[in-house]
Amino acid sequence: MKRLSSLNKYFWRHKWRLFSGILFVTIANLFAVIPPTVIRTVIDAVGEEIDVYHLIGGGKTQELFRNEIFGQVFWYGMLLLLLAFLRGIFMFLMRQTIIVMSRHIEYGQKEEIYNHYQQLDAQFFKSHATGDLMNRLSEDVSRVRMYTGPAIMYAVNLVVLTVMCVWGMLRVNPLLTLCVLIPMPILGISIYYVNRLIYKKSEKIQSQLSDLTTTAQEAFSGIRVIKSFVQEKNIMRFFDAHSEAYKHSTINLAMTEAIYFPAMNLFVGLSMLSTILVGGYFTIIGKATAGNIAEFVIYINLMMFPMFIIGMIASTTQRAAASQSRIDEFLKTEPAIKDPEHALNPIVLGDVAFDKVSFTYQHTGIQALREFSLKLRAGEKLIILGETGSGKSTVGQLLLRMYDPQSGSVRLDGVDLREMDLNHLRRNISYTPQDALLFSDTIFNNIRFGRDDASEQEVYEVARMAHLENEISSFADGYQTVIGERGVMLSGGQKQRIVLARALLKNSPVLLLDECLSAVDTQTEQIILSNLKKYLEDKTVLVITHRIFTGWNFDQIIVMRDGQIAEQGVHDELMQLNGRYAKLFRHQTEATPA
Ligand SMILES: Nc1ncnc2c1ncn2[C@@H]1O[C@H](COP(=O)(O)OP(=O)(O)OP(=O)(O)O)[C@@H](O)[C@H]1O
Repeated sequence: MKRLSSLNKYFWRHKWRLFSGILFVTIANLFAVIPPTVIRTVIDAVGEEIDVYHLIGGGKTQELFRNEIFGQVFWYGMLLLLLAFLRGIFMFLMRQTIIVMSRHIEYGQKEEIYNHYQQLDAQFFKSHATGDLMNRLSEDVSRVRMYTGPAIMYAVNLVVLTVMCVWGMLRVNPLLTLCVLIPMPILGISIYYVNRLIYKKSEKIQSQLSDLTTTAQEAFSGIRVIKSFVQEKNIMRFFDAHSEAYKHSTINLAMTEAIYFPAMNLFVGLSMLSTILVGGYFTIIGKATAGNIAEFVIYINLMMFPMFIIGMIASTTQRAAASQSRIDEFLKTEPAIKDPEHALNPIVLGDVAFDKVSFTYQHTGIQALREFSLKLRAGEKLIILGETGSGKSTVGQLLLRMYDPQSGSVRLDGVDLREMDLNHLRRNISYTPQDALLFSDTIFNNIRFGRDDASEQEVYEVARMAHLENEISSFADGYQTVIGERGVMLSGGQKQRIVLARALLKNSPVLLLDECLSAVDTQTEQIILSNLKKYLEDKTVLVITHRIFTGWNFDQIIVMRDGQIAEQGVHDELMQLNGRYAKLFRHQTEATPA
């Protein structure tokens, strides 16, 4: 199938596993089709010898003959046991090669997808839902694995076993073979369609179950909102509706299966019956033996299992093809932000310049910056103020090259960011994002995320600067306290300070602080700002905030409005201008004297 052709590179990579898997399937099946001939031989031989046994009519000779028959049956039995044992060994090897291959492919695919995720730009993540991205990595890859593993294994098994059984039967009696095989295609086709129906119903159930889980999950995480708005009954009704639909579908599926499995058994029984009837007739007219009937019954039995899974193979392949197309489509997405061909890696001192930068978020069409210009020399401190949505954070996003401007340029030490190595650029900027994101890990590791080769002492030092020491030591496990779902829940201000400590640890020449202390009380803020003064002396600092940091002298102050600079200067100039900054400053200092 063309849609699955992109898996060829993986099959090629694991070709030895695949080829040996096919070989093991063939050998395992060989040991499955030999027993019917052994059984035929033993039945026919014993049948003949029993006739002779009765003719002998008693005495020592008859006893010896009886022992010989028992001996024969015993050794044939041993042979059957040996064949079953050998078949088991090769079935084990077949699984160990093909299923293991599918696990390796699954791992390779996950790695490829995850790697690609990491290359993609912020725009991509904004325009795709997280659930959708997770599905590619988990559900789609699992569906493809069901094809590369079980579906391929059973398909090879089906072909090899059918060919061997039919060949085995034809060798014995072509006419009898034809008679017993006539119902097989009808059986195969009906199994295929019923299985497809079952799969469709199962798919529907799966999606209903996922709806049900999402509803429950949202209700649990939003339980405080639900309770405070007294919406329990409404949410219950909503949950009930999903639950009812799910129940209805599962009952419906149970009904289909309840009819399907007995019907299949009946069909198998009828096939056996027809084999015995037709075989019996052939035996009576001397064209077959009793052993042949037993042999054919076993062949038919052997062919039933692969027949039963024709539908499963078909639907697994179809689902895998759909999933693989989704994966391919995603892997073809080129990152909008990538390294230039000859990327520069200059030593960064910290001169930042925005030159007539205009920027519009493509997927919403919102213009966030209009001809925005700024010049900041290494070591200077800048504060960007402005009403919400005025474009402050966008300035930071462009400096980190999360997006490229549509016009104008952003430069670091005179080098256009588009010419710079992306990792090098980001390594030289310490950033605290507005939404303080922490990982479900210890406080220590969350801070050390900023620089993984930092020593313990360095971690403690940045925690001290972020005024975290006391709180951390009040936790029973101190720095080893686990944050997250099952760990300690932190306050907004504590989270922000851990994120700040992480950025300080990175120790880059440029520091970009986006609302890094908005959830911290003014007294703690003052302590942190005074702790940082020395540390930040030679660093370029851009502070994006709604609240003026009154303890610091900024080299430049910018007030933004509608993507443009509304006011710009130093404190005294802006106080004289008596505009928005002056108003904000007065309002803040009157409320909280500095
Ligand atoms: N990822 C995004 N995708 C689309 N539009 C965005 C995105 N981020 C911001 N915007 C829009 O761009 C404009 C500027 O947003 P920005 O976040 O830069 O403002 P801000 O001044 O930092 O606001 P706040 O003080 O609330 O953080 C806003 O109108 C916002 O809706």
